[in-house]
Amino acid sequence: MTDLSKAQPADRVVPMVRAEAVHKSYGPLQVLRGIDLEVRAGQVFVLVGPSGSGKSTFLRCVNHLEKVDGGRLWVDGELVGYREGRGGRLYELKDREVAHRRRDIGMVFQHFNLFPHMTAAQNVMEAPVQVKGEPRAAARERARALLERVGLADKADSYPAQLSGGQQQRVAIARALAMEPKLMLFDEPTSALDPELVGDVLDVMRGLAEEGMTMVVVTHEMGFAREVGDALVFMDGGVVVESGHPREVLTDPKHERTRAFLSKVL
Ligand SMILES: Nc1ncnc2c1ncn2[C@@H]1O[C@H](COP(=O)(O)OP(=O)(O)OP(=O)(O)O)[C@@H](O)[C@H]1O
Repeated sequence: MTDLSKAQPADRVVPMVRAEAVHKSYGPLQVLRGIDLEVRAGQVFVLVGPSGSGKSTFLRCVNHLEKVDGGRLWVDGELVGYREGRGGRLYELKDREVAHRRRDIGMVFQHFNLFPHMTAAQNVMEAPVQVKGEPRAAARERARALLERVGLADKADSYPAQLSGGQQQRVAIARALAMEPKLMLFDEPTSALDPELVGDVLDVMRGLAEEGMTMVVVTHEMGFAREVGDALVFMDGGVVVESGHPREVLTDPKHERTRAFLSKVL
């Protein structure tokens, strides 16, 4: 029998991410307290908010690094977590399904997380070889093409320690792209970079957006949000306070909390 509680509304295109009243706690700390949002395919979806508002936690739930403990979360049309009513049974994907579904999601972290003992090309080809079983020669060729795409054709044989932060972050983006993801998640990808290195990383992200990649981006780069974003959500205290087109929210915020936050970052 069909379990209607798991069904998404059938009357429109399935969104890439759909959250309905998503909750997540770490012990007594309630971090997500009812997140509702929808990311459509091809959108650049920007998440902003003060430190501790739950932005990273939400990304980690979408990427199956954390499990939601209330509400319902769908990723690419699949229900990945929900609880049946208050205090009810928790539904979650099995570990094997999680591993499979994580292949379709690329994640770029603030601190790059490259393997230090591998060259740029080896970092990029690692997952296709190890996870997908791609032949090494083909993976190496693709890694070089991806490094060229992020402007690092001449750095394929360099180790992370020989690269600037901005270059390392572009390797990290190439590495995520190597798995041919349907969705890319960026968690403050430029926050750890010297200001003069931020532009190159944002240019790569802008290129991906132009190619139609679906992206959820946690960032404090409001210029990028305004110029490239299709939708923006302001989160505070584990809830969505305000959402809309970036130009609207950034120019004419409706809520006092949004105004207070933007006055600090704009
Ligand atoms: N694994 C964890 N265990 C316990 N508490 C956690 C864990 N991860 C995050 N937290 C806490 O959850 C809250 C929200 O963290 P989160 O990283 O999601 O916020 P954020 O909005 O991304 O903040 P920032 O901009 O500083 O990264 C914080 O109070 C944080 O200390």
